[in-house]
Amino acid sequence: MKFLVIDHVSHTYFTRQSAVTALEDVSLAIEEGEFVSFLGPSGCGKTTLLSIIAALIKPTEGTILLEGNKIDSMNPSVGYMLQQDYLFPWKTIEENIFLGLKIIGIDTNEAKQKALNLLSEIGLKGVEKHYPHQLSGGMRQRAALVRTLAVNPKILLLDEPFSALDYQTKLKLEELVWKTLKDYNKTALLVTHDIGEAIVMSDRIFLFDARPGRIVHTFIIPEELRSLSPFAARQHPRFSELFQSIWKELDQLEKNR
Ligand SMILES: Nc1ncnc2c1ncn2[C@@H]1O[C@H](COP(=O)(O)OP(=O)(O)OP(=O)(O)O)[C@@H](O)[C@H]1O
Repeated sequence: MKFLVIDHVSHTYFTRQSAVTALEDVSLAIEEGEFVSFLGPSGCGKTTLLSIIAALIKPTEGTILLEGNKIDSMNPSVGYMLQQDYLFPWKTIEENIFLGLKIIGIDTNEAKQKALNLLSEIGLKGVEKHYPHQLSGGMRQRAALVRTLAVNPKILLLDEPFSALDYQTKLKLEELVWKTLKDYNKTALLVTHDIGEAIVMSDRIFLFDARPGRIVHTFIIPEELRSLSPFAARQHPRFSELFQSIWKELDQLEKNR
């Protein structure tokens, strides 16, 4: 059985004036532990698809199955991490993280200790009692990652989580997130505009076209890149080959609009 199945999903937004088909007949299946990315021109429905998987919106057509069960309401099995960290500014880092545990009713001492251990593993030991404004953007995103992972989701949805960071912090965080998700064998879906990031983080990349949003190509990342950490993968000759072919296809999609 496939871990996550997106089965003939279409979505149309109806407004007073118009109807916008954001997604048309999108189907794909993801294995447990796989890391996939969604790339495509602006408006191709990437965020809409993540919102459907998170059950924030209901698709006009189609279904999402996680381990064979239909996802149709918000569910702690699905963790969501966004461009902004959405930490509560009036709560400390550990209070923010524990709140997530409390909401789903698993704020046991054991779960709290695990979360604190994870915070320390990703280099945030000592900031437990700090408030978000006392941390850098990269540190806040790391805290947001811990909050997302603390509830032990089966799948993580990452919607441009590094795009608001400076380049160096972004590269470091890619490395850290990649390693943490591998260590915890988490399944992840990443939405990004960054071709390089998609190549070095993923096992597969789904390229979308817009109006309506649909998958036009699936790139399977070669094993020699997948076995390397993101930073090392960027130095590999296959990286630039793949970058160029994806770049050309994306450029063509933009020109055809
Ligand atoms: N709430 C909404 N009401 C009406 N139309 C919407 C709504 N949300 C998104 N859309 C439209 O649906 C289409 C897909 O939007 P979506 O945000 O999913 O694309 P995206 O690929 O994530 O875009 P970007 O890369 O710019 O973030 C766009 O044409 C957008 O204008």
